[in-house]
Formats: sequence, structure tokens, C-alpha cells
Amino acid sequence: MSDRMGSRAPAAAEDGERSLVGPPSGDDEHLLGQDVSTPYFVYVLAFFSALGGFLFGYDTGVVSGAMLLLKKEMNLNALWQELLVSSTVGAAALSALAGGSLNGLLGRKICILMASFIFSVGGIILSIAQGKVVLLAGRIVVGLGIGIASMTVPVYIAEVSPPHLRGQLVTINALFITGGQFVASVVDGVFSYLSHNGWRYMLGLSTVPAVLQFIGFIFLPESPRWLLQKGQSQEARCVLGRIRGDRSINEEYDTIKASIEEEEKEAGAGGLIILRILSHGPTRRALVVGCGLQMFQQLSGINTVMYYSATILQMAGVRDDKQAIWLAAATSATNFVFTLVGVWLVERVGRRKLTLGSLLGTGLSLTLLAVGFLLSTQNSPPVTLHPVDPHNSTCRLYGSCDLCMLDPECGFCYRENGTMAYESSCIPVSRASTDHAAWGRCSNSTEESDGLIWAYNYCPTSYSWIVLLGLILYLASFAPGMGPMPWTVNSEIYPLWARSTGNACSAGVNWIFNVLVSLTFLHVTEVLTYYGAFFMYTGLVVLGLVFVYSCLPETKGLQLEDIENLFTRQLCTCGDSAANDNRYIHYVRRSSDFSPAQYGAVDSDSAIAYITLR
Ligand SMILES: O[C@H]1[C@H](O)[C@@H](O)[C@H](O)[C@@H](O)[C@H]1O
Repeated sequence: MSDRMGSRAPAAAEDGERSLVGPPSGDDEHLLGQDVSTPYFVYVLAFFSALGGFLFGYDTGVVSGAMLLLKKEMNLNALWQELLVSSTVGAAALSALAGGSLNGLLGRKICILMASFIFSVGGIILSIAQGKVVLLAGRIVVGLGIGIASMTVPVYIAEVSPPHLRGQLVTINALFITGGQFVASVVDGVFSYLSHNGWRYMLGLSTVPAVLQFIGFIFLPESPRWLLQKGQSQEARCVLGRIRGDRSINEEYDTIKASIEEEEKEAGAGGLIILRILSHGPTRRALVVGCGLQMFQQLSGINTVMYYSATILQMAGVRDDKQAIWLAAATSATNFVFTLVGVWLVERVGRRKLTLGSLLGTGLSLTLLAVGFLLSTQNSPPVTLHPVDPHNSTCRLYGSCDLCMLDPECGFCYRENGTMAYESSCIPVSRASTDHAAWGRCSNSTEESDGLIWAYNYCPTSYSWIVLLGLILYLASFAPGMGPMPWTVNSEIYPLWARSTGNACSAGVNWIFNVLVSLTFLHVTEVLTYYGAFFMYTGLVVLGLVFVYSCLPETKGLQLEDIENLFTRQLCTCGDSAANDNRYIHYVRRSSDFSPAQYGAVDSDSAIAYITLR
């Protein structure tokens, strides 16, 4: 295998390839702009592939709003609600893992076509479902599509992108994920007014982008890297020519080809790819970094914060359900807008700094959220009224709103004077709807005119502004880095032979931790209380920071074929390559009269290779 980054360069140089390492100066930028201008076809490819990310975001996001209507119309109990939400994520975990072999075997294009076909079928099943079993089947089908798309799309985009734009284009996929979540929350808002069958539109609308992607991909090419790996060199050259426009493709083609030959020599007799990954140092380390990043993304608690946003907003004084739905849309809009910042920053500051900065901000804002919850708990309104409980429920045992809220069976019924709660009691929630109590003053939802408030899931507090600020800061910190970077980095760190399997494993880890964190959240809050849970996420983020600081190398600007070299040293010394952060690499035009002796010389006229290390 080629050795560290710098030493591949002479080989490339013998090819006449020109490399620039070092921050682009004014002249360099001019050169860069001139020689690596990107044909718009790459953007078309990125757009159609990223529709897979959009569907991932839409289908995971839309279900919360749909559930509000579904549980009433189909009379769903808690188990069925949980099944409908987590079946999709569980199916996504399985299909992401299986997607590795499919990708290697059938190629990226067929896998994306398969995913969009599955999305379309799932959307149709969901929109015509007559009962909960069919709904469950539809949600599982959609999950199968999400899993395949989540691991294939970043790989495809990374493989068709030129090195200087790769980070940005792969991050666009993550932008489409949060975009899908945002659109889903708006669609939820719009159709929440249609109490009969509104959920059919919410769940079924995903068919539109799925069909669009399917049709688009019939005409779009396979990844040239996969084609070359399968020995289809003519076609690979032709595709590379199409996506690179009028730029010379010879050196890129040769580098990919040489790298595949080298890999094949090393791979020897073959065998199970996952075993080969684990027994080969650099790929094993890359896999640990990739899976670790995906695990810490989920352990940072993004999906509980998103899920919890409605409650946080209710604490902040938003009492109306419809208003809460729209404000939840504002939350996903914030997530989306700050992912845009990530797209803008990824090629400027690089993956490593962006991830580190994002984790630091995420940890600080989680601490703020925890402090906000702690203050709210310490000042939680006491239970002052104890009406006779006809069913002797556990709710009568709680002395404050906070304790009452930790029991999913109970809610808080009170009157308000400014921010002060009075005449408050802890009462069982109605089995039919969490909108009112099972009996007593708050059992009739029209009683609000009496000044009575029924709080389920939140407590009135005057510290809600801290929690709200924590929420906004959390999204602003998480979305540019920890949201997209795990996907982006995973699409780049594996050599071609290990790329499908590596991405399948890391995407599988993402989905497994997604299920784990969301399923355990309520239990965690019951044991640790809300502030304890958020302090726990802060602790996990600190671990993530140590991991990323020690293990994540910078991959910005490197050719995919060179990235494996960053993992040649022992695990978690690869973060040392941070020393390379100030180097900028780009490959420009080759020259036939290149001589290796000219390395180190800056010659902008004759377009000959040079390297400058700062
Ligand atoms: O990168 C995405 C994104 O940040 C989403 O908002 C989140 O819901 C997903 O779990 C994550 O993988």
C-alpha cells in the first residue's frame, strides 16, 4: 500500500500530475479556479443522489405529526405508536448493514435506484393503508429504503466529486436530510388541520421525490470508481470524461486504476471483506474512526433534542398544540439552516476543526440545557390540591410537578397567576388522549376558559428561557459539524475495496444508536430526571471530543486514493495529522516535461507539479 500522503505525490508526479500543497495564495486561487472548474453535471448528480438524503430526513421526520392524527383515527396504543416509529429505524439499521454487499455487487447506481423504488412503494402502501398492520408494513418498507440510501448516497457523491469539492457535495446530502426533516415538519403543520386522512398525505407525499429520483437515476451514470473495480475500464473512462467535462481525466483515471491494482495485489486471495478490513491495520483504524463518529453523533442526543423540542417549547409557554407543531417546524428549520453553514465551512476549515468546534459547542449547550432543567426542577411548583383519586393511581403520590411529569401516566392540572402555578394537582392522563385528564377539573378540554391548564410532559417554569437558549445553541452547534461530518468523513476514509462495507457498518452503527438513544430516553429521564439525562449526554459529548481530537485526521483536499495513508499509524495518533491542517492539496493539469527534481519549486506558468509544506 502506498505510504503516507506526501510520498504518493512523486508517483503522481511521474505521471506528470501537478500537486499543490499549501494554502492557496492569490495566484493559487487563480490557478485553482482556472484548472479545476467543475462542470455542472457533477451538481446534477449530487442533487439527484441527495434526494435519497431528503427522503431519509422526510420519512424519519414526518411520523411525529402523522402519529398525532393516526393515534386518534386508528385508536393506537403506546405500543403501536412506538412500533410505527421505531420499526422504520430498525429496518434502516438492517438494510444499511446489508447495503454493503449490495453496493459491492450491484453498484451504487442500482442501489440508489433500488432505494428510490422501495421509497415509492413504501409511500404508496402508507397512503392507502386501511389498518395498522399495513401501516407497519409500509413503515418497514420505507425503513429498508432509508438504510440503503443512507449508506450509498454519500459514497456515490464522494466517488464522482473532484477532491476540492467532495466535502461540500457530500455535505449537501446531509443538508438534504435536515431539509427533508424541515419539509416534513411543515407538511405535518399543514395537514394537521385535516383531522380525517391528513396522515395519508403526510406519509404518502414522499412518493413524489422518490419517483423523481428513480426517473433521474435511470439516466445518470454509475460511479467510475466502481466500474473500474469491476474491470469495465472503457465505460469508467467514458463516465469520468462526462463528469469532469473538458478537463483532462488521464491522471485521475490512472491514479484510480493504479490504486485498484495495488489494492488487489494486497488483498490476495480475497475472503470476507469485513474480515479483510479488520485484519488490515489502516482500514481497521478507519472503521473504528467511522463507526465512532456515527456512534458519537447519536450519543450527542440530536434525536432526543429534536423529539423533545415540542416539550421544551411548551415549557417556554407555548401551550397550544397547533402552535407547538409550527414551532417544532422552526426547530427543524434551525437544524437545516445551520447545516448550510456546515456546507459553507467544510472546505474552508476542514472536517476535523469543524467536528471539534461543533462538539465543543454541542457540549456547552447541552450543559446549558441541563442547567435550565435543573433550575426548573429545583423550583418546580408543588402539588397543593389532593382530590380523592377514584382509582388510587400512583399520581396522587407525587409532591411536585416535576415528579408528577416523570410518570408517563400522570399530568399536572393547575391555574396560573403570572408565572406562578396554584391550585395544582397531579392527575392520571386520559387513556383516549393526552390532551386531558382521566377525570376531575382538567378532564374536559373546554375548561380552559376557567383558567385551568392541563400540562402533560412539561412543567410551568420561569427558567424556560435558559432551556430555549440551550436548544437554539445546541442546534446551531450540532448542525454544521456533528450532523453532517460523520456521513462526509465515512464516505472518504475507506479504500475502494472496503468502501461499501465500511459505510454499511458505520451507517448501521448510526441507526442502531439512533434506536437505542430514542428508545431509552424516557427510561433515562425516569431514572436520572431531565437534567440528569442532559448532563449524561454532556458527558458522552466530552468522550466524543477526546475521541475526535485523538483519532480524526483531516481529509480535506486529498484524493480519495490517498486518504488511507492517514491511517497507517497506530489508532488515535492519526489526529496528529492536524499538523497538516494548514496544507491545501489540489491536483491540476499534468505536464509531460515533469521532472521530480522540480518538487518544491513554485512554477505557476508551466503547470508542473510542486509541493510546499508549511
Ligand atoms: O445527520 C443526521 C441529521 O443530523 C439529522 O438531523 C438526524 O436526525 C440524524 O439522525 C443524523 O444522522
